[in-house]
Amino acid sequence: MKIFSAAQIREADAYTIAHEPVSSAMLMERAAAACAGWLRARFMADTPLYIFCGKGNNGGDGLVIARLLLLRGYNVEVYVVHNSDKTSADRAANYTLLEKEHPHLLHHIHARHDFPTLAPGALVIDAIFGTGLSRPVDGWVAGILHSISELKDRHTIVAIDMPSGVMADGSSLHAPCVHARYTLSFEFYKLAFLLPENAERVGELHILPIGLHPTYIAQTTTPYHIIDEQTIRTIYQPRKPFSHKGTFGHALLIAGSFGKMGAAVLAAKACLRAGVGLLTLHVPRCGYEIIQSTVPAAMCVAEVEEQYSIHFHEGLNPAYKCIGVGPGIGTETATARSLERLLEAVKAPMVLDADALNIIGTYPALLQKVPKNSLLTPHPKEFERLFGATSDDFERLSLLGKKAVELQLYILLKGRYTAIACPDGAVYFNTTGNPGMATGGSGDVLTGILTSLLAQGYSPKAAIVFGVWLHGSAGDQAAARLSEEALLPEDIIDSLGQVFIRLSPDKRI
Ligand SMILES: NC(=O)C1=CN([C@@H]2O[C@H](COP(=O)(O)OP(=O)(O)OC[C@H]3O[C@@H](n4cnc5c(N)ncnc54)[C@H](OP(=O)(O)O)[C@@H]3O)[C@@H](O)[C@H]2O)[C@@H](O)CC1
Ligand SMILES: Nc1ncnc2c1ncn2[C@@H]1O[C@H](COP(=O)(O)OP(=O)(O)O)[C@@H](O)[C@H]1O
Ligand SMILES: [K+]
Repeated sequence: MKIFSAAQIREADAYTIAHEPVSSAMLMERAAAACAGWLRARFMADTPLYIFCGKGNNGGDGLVIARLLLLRGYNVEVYVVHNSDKTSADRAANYTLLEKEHPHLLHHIHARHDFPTLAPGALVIDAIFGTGLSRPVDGWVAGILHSISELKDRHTIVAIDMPSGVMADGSSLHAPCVHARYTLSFEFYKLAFLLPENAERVGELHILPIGLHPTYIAQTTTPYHIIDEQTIRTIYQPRKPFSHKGTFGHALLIAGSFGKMGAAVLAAKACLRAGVGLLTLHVPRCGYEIIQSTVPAAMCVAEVEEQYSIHFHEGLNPAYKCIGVGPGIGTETATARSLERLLEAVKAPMVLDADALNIIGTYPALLQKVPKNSLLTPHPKEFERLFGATSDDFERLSLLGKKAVELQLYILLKGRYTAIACPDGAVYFNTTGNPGMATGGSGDVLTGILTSLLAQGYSPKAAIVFGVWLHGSAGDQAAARLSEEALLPEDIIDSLGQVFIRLSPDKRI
């Protein structure tokens, strides 16, 4: 699914009007009808409803929502926020319509002191600004956005298309914005919704289809995409009946150290459950019995060194199709030296995570030695150690994309919506996963999955897109069974099977 900029959304709008028997007024009616339907399904008609409308088309949506809900007997008051002397034609037409039928329900805000006192338990609709916001809001209008946000603990705030004040394609980190409980957005995710800095403003996001033209959507390019299950179904390769363990590759995982062998166990189990043919683990001496007894399907190479692995660059088996390195290996100088030798020796794409990334953060020259098309999986702190601090999430996203292209690596940035930047400039956002996965060890599971998929012959792009989606989907399956609170990384691994079964319905028993 593509993520479009505000300018592209305007084009999609215009294209739909030009190529379908639909006027801009009808499109506004459709958008508002989708919102009114959503609201009617959740809120009773006697809920006191306050709709705040701006002077552009977002305000027009608000006016149409008011008209549609009044028809259904809702208890509506409309407040027009006079942010501008200008107005859009469709908004003006809908204002006239409402004024004719319900003049007593229309109120006007020209200054902050015009803000009303709300009835208890009210529902507040924010239709002041949408994708047309061109600059941060200031003056008394900023005060109105602030007054709405102040209501959020006592009232339900629903934003139409965007929480007012949030810009679709740029940072509004320090700008006044509405903090909504729900955002009902039309047709597309906006980039701003996917970045942590807007989490508290967007609240629970619902994307409502309004039938924008499929040809425009298909023809228009954008670097930003949402990973959807339809795409995953085109990537997933079911096993063929005559396949054998050699078909699914031999992976090497370099993981664990004294006190952190759990990271190696989690990565290894995930690698096996994601379908690898053969797995070898390279661990320090202290990990030998642990691996042999907890992951019997894996082979184990143990070092003479008791606590840390420092010789993993030596005697590499040419049969390894993919090497994953990092979970729990520590950042000892000798480990860092071995990592450098490993990066010099390996030519195929690898998976680098956790301490492997922290070592590279300390010795940045190592970045140039990482084999092209490798997968790097930092969380935000590791990302900062690798590439430096940024002042907002848009700047960090742009740095992520720039580094992926410059270094010809796949780099992801973990989070609620993990972003995957590719060497060709594309960026994919994953929407699966849940806060139950915010437990140490979930990242080790991801490393195991990615190493497994690369070893099985998935291309680096397919492996990282599929792997991140799979990891989050397994987390969602596990949370449905166990709750988010009780979810452990092991449960993500145990749920991988259910996700594979979902992808191959013919294999259901
Ligand atoms: N295809 C779709 O998805 C469909 C989209 N639709 C809807 O259209 C919306 C986009 O409408 P839009 O383009 O009229 O812009 P909108 O968000 O109302 O803002 C414009 C207003 O904001 C003002 N303004 C701007 N910056 C400001 C500031 N910093 N501080 C103060 N004022 C500022 C600007 O004033 P001006 O700059 O002109 O003085 C003007 O008054 C979209 O979000 C969706 O809700 C549906 O109706 C149909 C299908
Ligand atoms: N709130 C959340 N929503 C979705 N996914 C999450 C959430 N919190 C964590 N995750 C996922 O869990 C994983 C945590 O990885 P990481 O921080 O590296 O953990 P660790 O290094 O402790 O194993 C990431 O893949 C991340 O995307
Ligand atoms: K809005």
